[in-house]
Amino acid sequence: MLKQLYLKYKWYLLITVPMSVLLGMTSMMVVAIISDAIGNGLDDMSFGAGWFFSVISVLFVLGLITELIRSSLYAKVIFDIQEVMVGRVAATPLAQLESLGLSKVVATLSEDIEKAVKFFHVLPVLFINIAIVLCGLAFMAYLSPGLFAIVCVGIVVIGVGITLLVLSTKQQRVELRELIDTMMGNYQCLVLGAKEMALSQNRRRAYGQSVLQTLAGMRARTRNVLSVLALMEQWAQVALFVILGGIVFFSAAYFDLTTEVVVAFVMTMLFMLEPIEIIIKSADEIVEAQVAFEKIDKLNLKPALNNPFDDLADANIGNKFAVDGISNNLRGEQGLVLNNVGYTYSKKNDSGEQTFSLGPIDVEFCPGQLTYIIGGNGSGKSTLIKVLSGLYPASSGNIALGGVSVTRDNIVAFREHFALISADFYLYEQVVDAKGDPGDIAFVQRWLQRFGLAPKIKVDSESRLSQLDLSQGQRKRLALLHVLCEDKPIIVLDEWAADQDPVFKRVFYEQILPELKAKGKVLIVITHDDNYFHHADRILKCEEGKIVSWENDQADSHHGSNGIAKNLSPASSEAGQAATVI
Ligand SMILES: Nc1ncnc2c1ncn2[C@@H]1O[C@H](COP(=O)(O)OP(=O)(O)OP(=O)(O)O)[C@@H](O)[C@H]1O
Repeated sequence: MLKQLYLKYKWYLLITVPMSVLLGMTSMMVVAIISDAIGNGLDDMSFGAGWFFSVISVLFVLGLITELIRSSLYAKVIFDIQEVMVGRVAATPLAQLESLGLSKVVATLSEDIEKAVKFFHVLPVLFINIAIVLCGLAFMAYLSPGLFAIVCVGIVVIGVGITLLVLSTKQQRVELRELIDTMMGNYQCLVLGAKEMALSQNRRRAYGQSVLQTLAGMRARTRNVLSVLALMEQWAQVALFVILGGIVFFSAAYFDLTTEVVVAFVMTMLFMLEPIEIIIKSADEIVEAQVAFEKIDKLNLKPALNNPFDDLADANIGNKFAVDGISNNLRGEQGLVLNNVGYTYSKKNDSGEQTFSLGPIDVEFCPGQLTYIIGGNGSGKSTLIKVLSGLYPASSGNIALGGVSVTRDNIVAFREHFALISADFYLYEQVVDAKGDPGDIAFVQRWLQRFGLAPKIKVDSESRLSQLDLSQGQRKRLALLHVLCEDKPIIVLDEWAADQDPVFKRVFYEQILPELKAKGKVLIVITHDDNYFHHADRILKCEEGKIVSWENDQADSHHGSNGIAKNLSPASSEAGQAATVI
């Protein structure tokens, strides 16, 4: 990213180099004129006054131009870097984001970006002040090459000392940065775990201990870094005064210099004190920015696409799935086919083994078919639906839709065919239709009515819902409203009905799902509601990441021909429904 930003703004940075040299030279001219005027006697104060004020004016103009370039660069970079980072997070696969965790991503988006941007703010300042110091040294070389050589040695020693001290803080900064991630996790826990903590003082104490431990670690490292910086600043300052004292008290004895030359040396040295101090501070900020850039790199986010917020607009992404026409049903007879599909989480346990593997899975989902996926906790149901919908890229096998195989090039268009309500769904305020336009208000109101939410929630002219602070069951109804309005051909619901009351559960299984089925949707529903199993056309059971045969007394006579899934014919489904009603 640093390279990308550098290439984009290299002219801004490069122009500050000649500007810095000009500024440095002009500043030195001011010192030279003053020391010359003093050397020529203070009786005639008019000496060089014209020159002095002309040079000051040039200094003002140059300084202003440089500052304007610097602030303009900073204003551009600070927002560009955020755009790049948001684009990179958006381009990073879901599985990678999940394994990084929210706290790490948020810490990088807030903490690292701010520090990384400083690099571009500090770099021009560093150039300018290095230029001033170099011009000061050049002026010293002109005044007395011998004394200049000694001052140079002193400044090199100071420079090496500063560099070593500043670099010695890097490890502490890296550790501090890791603790910031932990602290972000603590903040997350503070808000999301507020209920549990309010009900348990033990939990609250344990949380407090963990926070205090993290803060103690942060405090210790911050103190160490600041101590080294204080040592560095003090040492540099004293070393500079030692050089200054050496010039004043010993130079005349060893170098046969006139008072004017010594005065000019001292003035130049005094003039260089502030730039040197700024260089020291910049070195500190550059190391901090380096740690931030390294942390950003460590997340290994994918490079942002050309159009980070519209993957389909990216020229590299083939559009074999005709996304424009997906609004209602899948074309042709072939549905969603999984052939020998497998997926393995990259996370490993303590003994170095993979935590969970799905597959191989062979199954087909057809338009107008209602499939239930059942299975115990941790059996792989949610993983399966993430793989079949393209959210996790299959590690092996082939997925095809309407006869077209899913590849890296067309996976974005493939995913557009799915509407999913997962266990940890995010509820958006605006309801949109198949084209991404605000949903039809009459449609939204009709469904709010049907979901029993009409009195509570209003819809504005842009189809925005007036409130989302609702019970979990009500929020899920709103999520379903989004899915219905989007009108995608494949609908995947992960234990949607688990939070619904018995009355609405019945509405869902006996009215809404059949309506969607009649519209020709591919319906994939994860459920544990065995009271409604007879409504399914087919039931797939997950066990340890595989689809296994499903046995149930109630429907033993309906075994699927492949022995894997049970296919319930419409007739048997109706019979089952009747039995449930009775
Ligand atoms: N983000 C993840 N990283 C690594 N492993 C994971 C991750 N999510 C799930 N797993 C592993 O995959 C297994 C299956 O999880 P999955 O969520 O698919 O189960 P499930 O059948 O949906 O369970 P439940 O009924 O409890 O929702 C888990 O036992 C876990 O070991």
